[in-house]
Amino acid sequence: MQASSSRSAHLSEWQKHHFAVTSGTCTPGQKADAFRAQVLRIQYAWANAEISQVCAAKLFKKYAEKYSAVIDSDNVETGLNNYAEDILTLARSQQTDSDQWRSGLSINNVFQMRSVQEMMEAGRKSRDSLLAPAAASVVIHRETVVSDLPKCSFWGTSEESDPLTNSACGTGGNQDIPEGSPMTCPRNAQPPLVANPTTTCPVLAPFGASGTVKAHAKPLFGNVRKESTNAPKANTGLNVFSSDLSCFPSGCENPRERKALFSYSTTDALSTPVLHKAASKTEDNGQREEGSLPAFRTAREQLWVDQQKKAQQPQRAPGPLYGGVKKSLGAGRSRGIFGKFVPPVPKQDGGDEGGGMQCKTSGAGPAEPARPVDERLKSLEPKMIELIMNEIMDHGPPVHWEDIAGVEFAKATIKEIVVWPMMRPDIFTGLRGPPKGILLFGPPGTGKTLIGKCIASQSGATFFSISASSLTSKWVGEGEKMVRALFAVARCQQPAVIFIDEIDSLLSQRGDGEHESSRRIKTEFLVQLDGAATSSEDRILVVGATNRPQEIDEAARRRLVKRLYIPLPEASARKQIVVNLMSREQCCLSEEEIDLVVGRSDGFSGADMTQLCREASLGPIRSLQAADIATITPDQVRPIAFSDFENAFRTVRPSVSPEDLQLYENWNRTFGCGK
Ligand SMILES: Nc1ncnc2c1ncn2[C@@H]1O[C@H](COP(=O)(O)OP(=O)(O)OP(=O)(O)O)[C@@H](O)[C@H]1O
Ligand SMILES: [Mg+2]
Repeated sequence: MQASSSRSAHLSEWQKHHFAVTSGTCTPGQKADAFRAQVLRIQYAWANAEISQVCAAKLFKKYAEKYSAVIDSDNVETGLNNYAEDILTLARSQQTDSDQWRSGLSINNVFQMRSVQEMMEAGRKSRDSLLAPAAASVVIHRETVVSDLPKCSFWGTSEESDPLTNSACGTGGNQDIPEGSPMTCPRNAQPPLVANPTTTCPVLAPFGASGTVKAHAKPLFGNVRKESTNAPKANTGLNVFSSDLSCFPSGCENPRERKALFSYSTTDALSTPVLHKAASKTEDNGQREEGSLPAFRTAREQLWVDQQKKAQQPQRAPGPLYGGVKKSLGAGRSRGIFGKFVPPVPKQDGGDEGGGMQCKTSGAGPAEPARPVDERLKSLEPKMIELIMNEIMDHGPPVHWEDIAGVEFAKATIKEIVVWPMMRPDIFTGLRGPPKGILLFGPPGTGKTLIGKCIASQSGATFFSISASSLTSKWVGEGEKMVRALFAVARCQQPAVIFIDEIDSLLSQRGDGEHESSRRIKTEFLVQLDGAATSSEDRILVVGATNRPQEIDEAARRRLVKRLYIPLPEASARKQIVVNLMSREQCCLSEEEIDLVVGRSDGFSGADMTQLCREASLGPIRSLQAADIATITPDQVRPIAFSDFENAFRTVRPSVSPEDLQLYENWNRTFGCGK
């Protein structure tokens, strides 16, 4: 009986309003108010489990559209010409274009309306009668099926458990909303003030949620705020009414947009499973988790949210970290100045003592979080550090000592200076401490850079390879800072080897014509080299390579204490190069023929020998008919013969002149450290 009295209160209220609106006697303002009131009632009814979600969605859509049509229409007879710009305008119930019209409806006065009071009273009675005495907390049954239109399920249960479904909505449970009928399935009202957010009570699980929840209701549409913030709890008691704007998605700037939004938010949003979660996901203190809210967002809002999320995401993973350990600036293959960022801090969990790393492996996973920047690097520009860390020397096959033909003395010395001290720093102390600077000098193409690569592969130290010319030309005006940054990063990555190819262009003699910036770079370099040399803890080795040693400034020369001559390869070295290279090809050279080749190549550099072998290897191809090249298989190409070398000698000549050679010999005698 009480349920039916509640229903009748609803029905009479809805019908009265429907009549008032459709009677034609209402002003546009009254109509807008009436529709607005309907929207609020729908929310109220849904939130109190009086109507099913589908029913609520349908009704909400209908009345929201009607409301929009009235306030947006520019027909003075029927509309208010009130194109609301955004949700705030609606919330304030103000016109955008004109301040003439202001809705008299607010949450407060809706509840103060006598008819609403009656409904609430009826609902309270009905509710009291339906609640079992012990039902302070009940498990809500899962709604079986959310069927199409308006299924008037009550308490969110299946129809069998719905005490009113059959009587109110017909036995079928599904019933179309007749056009013009304001509310098909009114349910007994629940007074909003009864709700106590902290009291668990049986609630509607309109989306099929199962469980005990403490929040009575949630906004049907639109944004949801945390209850604790600005929600006028005292007025309403239900967060569904915490804001009278919650029923309207924001950002609707014209009726068409509104319609689209409403149609989305009512049909799709209501049926989305996300809402199911959100309906039951309420924190113990009655506040909703923001992340669980199914709030509607405009595209602009969504974009903003996405951007915020992106900004919070951890930065993209650095590339190989502390691994590979070969880093070059300019000398190696460039990977672009803004390539992978590798934080310049030593690995904390491995490696050796003192922050250095004896053998650094590519240990960092792609999702490794940013590491704290070393104190010593804080004064440096991050861009510079990034550059230094990212320009990694080529990942080509490692170079072994055996790959370098000849230069036995230089190799032995380098092993002594670089490799062993790295292996046994405890033995190489005091006077035995390794020098901090080495200069490899000699004619072009004799393997100086090759030795640098070999040090990189074999020493196990962090290897920075920088072309001096890139310091002076590539980073104009920045070279000085770059030198400072390079040494700072190397200090953080000890033991480290800084290989500076073409060091003459960095440390050339100071002269009148010298550019100011190169002078500053050189000065900075010398300062850094001094620092590395004087600090006994620093395990930084600078290896310079040049084919113009005579141009090196005397101050720099002094600091590069070990000056090793890399001469033209001797006969045995030349033979080794030929044998090495020919062993990878099909070749039919006899021992004698190889010796003949070696004999005839006196004065050739290692690079010249390589070029000679390349030329000779093309001999068998050149002997083919042009037509055969398209069809011949690799096995059918004849082996490289002595005649091919003879032909190659006609085009490949030594690149180093005897006069130049004499200069190197002289310089070596004067400044070199060889025997
Ligand atoms: N001692 C050597 N053993 C084997 N190959 C060598 C040797 N010297 C030079 N080469 C060959 O010559 C090529 C060029 O050598 P590299 O670049 O090391 O010369 P460089 O001394 O650095 O010359 P530059 O002074 O012009 O820079 C190497 O890639 C290698 O193929
Ligand atoms: Mg070189």
